[in-house]
Amino acid sequence: MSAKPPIPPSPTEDEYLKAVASADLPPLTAEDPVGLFAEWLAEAVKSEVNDPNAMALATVDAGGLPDVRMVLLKDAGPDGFVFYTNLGSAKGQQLAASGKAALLFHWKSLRRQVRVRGMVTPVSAEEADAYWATRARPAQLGAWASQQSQPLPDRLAFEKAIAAYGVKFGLGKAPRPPHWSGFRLTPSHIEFWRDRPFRLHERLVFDAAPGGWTTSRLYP
Ligand SMILES: Cc1cc2nc3c(=O)[nH]c(=O)nc-3n(C[C@H](O)[C@H](O)[C@H](O)COP(=O)(O)O)c2cc1C
Ligand SMILES: Cc1ncc(COP(=O)(O)O)c(C=O)c1O
Repeated sequence: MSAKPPIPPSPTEDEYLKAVASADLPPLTAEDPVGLFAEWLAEAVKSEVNDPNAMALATVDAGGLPDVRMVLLKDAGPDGFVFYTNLGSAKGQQLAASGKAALLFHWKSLRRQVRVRGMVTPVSAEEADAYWATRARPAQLGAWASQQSQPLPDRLAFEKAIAAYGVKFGLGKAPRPPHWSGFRLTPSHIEFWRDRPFRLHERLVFDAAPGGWTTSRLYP
């Protein structure tokens, strides 16, 4: 029999009461979700142990079954949230087919989450080239050799393929592979969530409206 996984219990009332003292914050308010996201990410950059720009990317497959995995946010602004991947991967195919996705940032050190939903479009070749050029050469060669999400018969075959691309491109720059680029999720809905004691959390929602955003609050 395998051991039971060590699931932590719900906090006790005493544990919550200790948190109440440090939870005396002004209510969460903002006019502009893009600015608030930038503020929260800046705080996460300081407090997270690694990858503060990591986010779960949710998609649906052809049968409507949800799928989810982590990716790194590489640009964010009024136009949306950008990430890069292999276009032939499971996520690449799902994004191309549905044009829809959701993102989730969870910053454990801050006890905050941000949820984003919207339509997804490919970034331009110029934008992808500019980001590609910032990646380390071994990571570039790996992207050439990786048939992401396809079965890998053996690790050695992958390493040989990476070495072969290294020889192919010599000392020059490795160009961006045709199967590697980025997507931009244009948000129609963004929710900021902040932890409060006893699970009485704050939720601030922004919905895209002509010329701006409408805001609302949700029960926790
Ligand atoms: C923190 C973290 C960041 C990641 N960032 C990316 C990324 O930016 N792009 C990417 O293609 N895969 C990234 N991955 C790997 C993906 O989670 C996933 O394993 C891979 O893209 C294949 O997903 P798919 O089969 O659903 O397409 C990351 C994984 C982790 C844990
Ligand atoms: C397979 C893969 N592609 C792309 C990325 C994006 O990050 P970077 O462009 O910094 O390598 C990651 C990050 O973990 C990754 O695992």
